[in-house]
Amino acid sequence: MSETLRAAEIVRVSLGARSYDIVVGHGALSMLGARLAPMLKQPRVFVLTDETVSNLHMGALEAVLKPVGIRTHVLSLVPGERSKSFSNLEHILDWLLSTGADRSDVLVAFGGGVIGDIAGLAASLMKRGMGFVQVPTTLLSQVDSSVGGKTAVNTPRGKNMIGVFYQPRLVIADTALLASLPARELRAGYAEVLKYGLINDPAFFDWLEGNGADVLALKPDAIQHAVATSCRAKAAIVAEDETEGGVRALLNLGHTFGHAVEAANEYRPDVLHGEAVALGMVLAFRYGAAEGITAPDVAAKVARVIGASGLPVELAHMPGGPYEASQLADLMQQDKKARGGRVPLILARGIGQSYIHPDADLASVAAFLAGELEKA
Ligand SMILES: NC(=O)c1ccc[n+]([C@@H]2O[C@H](COP(=O)([O-])OP(=O)(O)OC[C@H]3O[C@@H](n4cnc5c(N)ncnc54)[C@H](O)[C@@H]3O)[C@@H](O)[C@H]2O)c1
Ligand SMILES: O=C(O)C(=O)C[C@@H](O)[C@H](O)[C@H](O)COP(=O)(O)O
Ligand SMILES: [Zn+2]
Repeated sequence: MSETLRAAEIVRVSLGARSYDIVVGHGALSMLGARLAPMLKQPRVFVLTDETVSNLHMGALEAVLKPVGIRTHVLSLVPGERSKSFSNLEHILDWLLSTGADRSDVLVAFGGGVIGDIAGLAASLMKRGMGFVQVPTTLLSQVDSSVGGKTAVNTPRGKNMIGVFYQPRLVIADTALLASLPARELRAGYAEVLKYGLINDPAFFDWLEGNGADVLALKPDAIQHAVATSCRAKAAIVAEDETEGGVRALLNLGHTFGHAVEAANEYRPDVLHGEAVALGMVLAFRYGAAEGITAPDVAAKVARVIGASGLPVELAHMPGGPYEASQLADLMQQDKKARGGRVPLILARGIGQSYIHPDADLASVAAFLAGELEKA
């Protein structure tokens, strides 16, 4: 990894007293020590990571903290979605208590979205709130999960069902860390990048259609543009609606379908979150077409572009299947956006024209899913 910082971009998340910076750049990790030091009362941080990230990158993290005299206490979890559990939450809190962390300490999430989501929840609960900093190491976590303060653990009854909004004080997104990420994980993160184009930025979607291969090849200019543009898009929505009373629900495009698949598959690693979201976005556009909301050729184009990057676009071929339409529809009803038994779905009138459809008819969704499952 290059030690030099290459044209870092700072994206501000404007939330009044809880505002913070996202530092995006190749080598941005080198800025962590200087940014952390003023936050600390004692020269130490607590680091939650997973075993893979620890083996690959803990040396680099410690190397940037040592020169400014910051010591680390490290806890590594088993990698993967199943670690985002109640039992691990208890384990993390017990570790923080047993190592004497107090409210003035900072918990650094060093890993992907699994680590970031559970670390944020632990930080919010620890003595009713300790400091929290995100150092995301996957594409998905750099463009999405490290920003905006959604924290959670999963339960068998649904994805991210237990959590709070708790903002980090800083996000350092070092794109150099992505060099060690497996191609499948890069693609999964790329699904959430495509999401921003589909929500409200058709020019970005067009750019991704032409430059997606360069993003996935981690060409420096392309990856930086993709990460920074995604962070700016998310920061703007979060600043407008921190706790998902309205417009933030757009960030859930593809997720009501996708989360149902993840839960039905019991969070097994053969379906990654980004893969479920990729499929979910295609299903949202196709369902829109079935309901006369989305032009069929637009839905077909979305499936073609998503599929061209190697992401799944067919429920019938999804690992972990065969899925049942009624089970998926039941899981969709558990969605956190549901109010009084009504489930909003994020649908789209076109590329970059997503909107909150307030009251989806789950019987018609189940019939639509049954049709998707019958495809050869
Ligand atoms: N809070 C939010 O707003 C938000 C947004 C999107 C997704 N999420 C959540 O994020 C999670 C998915 O995040 P993810 O895709 O980052 O998964 P992840 O955290 O499981 O990481 C994916 C895999 O990549 C490995 N890895 C991480 N960094 C690496 C690196 N630099 N080099 C090599 N391997 C590396 C990990 O060990 C893991 O095996 C899901 O739980 C999802 O619900 C949350
Ligand atoms: O930040 C948000 O808001 C999002 O919806 C981002 C999603 O990509 C992310 O997967 C989020 O965790 C889903 O939220 P949930 O509330 O449906 O669990
Ligand atoms: Zn997501």
